[in-house]
Amino acid sequence: MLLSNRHRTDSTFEEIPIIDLSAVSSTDPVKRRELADLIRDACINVGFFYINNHGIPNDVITAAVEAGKRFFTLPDHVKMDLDIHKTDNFKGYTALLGENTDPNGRGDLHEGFDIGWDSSLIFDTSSALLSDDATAGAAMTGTNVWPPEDVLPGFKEPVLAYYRAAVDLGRSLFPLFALALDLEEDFFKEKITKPAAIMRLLHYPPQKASTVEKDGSVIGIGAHTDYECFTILWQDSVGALQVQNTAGKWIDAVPIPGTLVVNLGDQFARWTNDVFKSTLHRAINKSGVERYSIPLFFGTNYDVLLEPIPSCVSEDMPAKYDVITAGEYVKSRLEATYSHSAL
Ligand SMILES: O=C(O)CCC(=O)C(=O)O
Ligand SMILES: [Fe+2]
Repeated sequence: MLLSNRHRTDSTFEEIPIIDLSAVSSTDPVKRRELADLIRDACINVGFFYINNHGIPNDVITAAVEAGKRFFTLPDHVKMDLDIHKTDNFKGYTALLGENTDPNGRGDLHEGFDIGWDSSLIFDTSSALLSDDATAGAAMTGTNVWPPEDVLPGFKEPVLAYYRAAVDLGRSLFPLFALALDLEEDFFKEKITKPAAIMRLLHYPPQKASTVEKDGSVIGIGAHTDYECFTILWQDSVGALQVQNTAGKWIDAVPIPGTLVVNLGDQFARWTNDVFKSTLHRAINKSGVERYSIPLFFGTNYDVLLEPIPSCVSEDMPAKYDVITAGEYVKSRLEATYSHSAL
């Protein structure tokens, strides 16, 4: 029987499950299966879950967040020197309203700073990111841009330390996603040797609830699905993220201390013929204070074909999507998002 038919619940979700990730590195097959089962249910029914005991040390997170906050206080002209439109690989700064994630919106009320896999970085061999051959045919890889060290000292190191930790965490989730799909644990191994992994430092200024009610076309980030396999999101304690359930109701992804949020993106939806949900979400900061978050979008190698997995297609549920490479898919989505503010 199809995976989705075995595990889909009858009613839509009202809350987002919390999954304890303590067993992520366990070699005990029973524990791995149990964890994969929890992940599978969340992927099929919600598309979002919190993870706790994820293994990224608090001080690594805090240092990256503090670095991000300092970045956003830089004068506009310094930030605009790093404008994302000046690079051809989606790296650097996005100003307020520079992005329009929801095509029905008029621009997103956040500013951001994007980094990714940089061939000049020396990653140790335990990391997914090796230093050589990183740019082969991939629009999302290539050199990162950084603010000058004398303008913002001590910025790059903590940001990269969190990046590496989050990439390693993401890499450790793939075998569990494979198990969840009734595949061999190493199904994704060769497909994530040179992953697209863009990380964003995001800053959402507050906006008045009354303004949003009058005109919802400018919010923190417009309703969208993510483009890659999955996203690992750190969010502060302010709260703004909302997730749409299948009844169309927006459910708050309330910040839970010590957790990260994982949500699936379109690469997994395409691969699984929508058995794994790439769920619509948005952020509106009505708190009255500044909000910060850090998503890391984990995709596969550029050339991997997003072909439907056998357990997810049948005569009743034929393949919905044209087969396309993971890289081409993400690139086309990024181009559309940023064309809104092309120079
Ligand atoms: O900031 C958040 O909570 C969500 C960000 C997000 O959805 C994204 O960058 O794709
Ligand atoms: Fe998103």
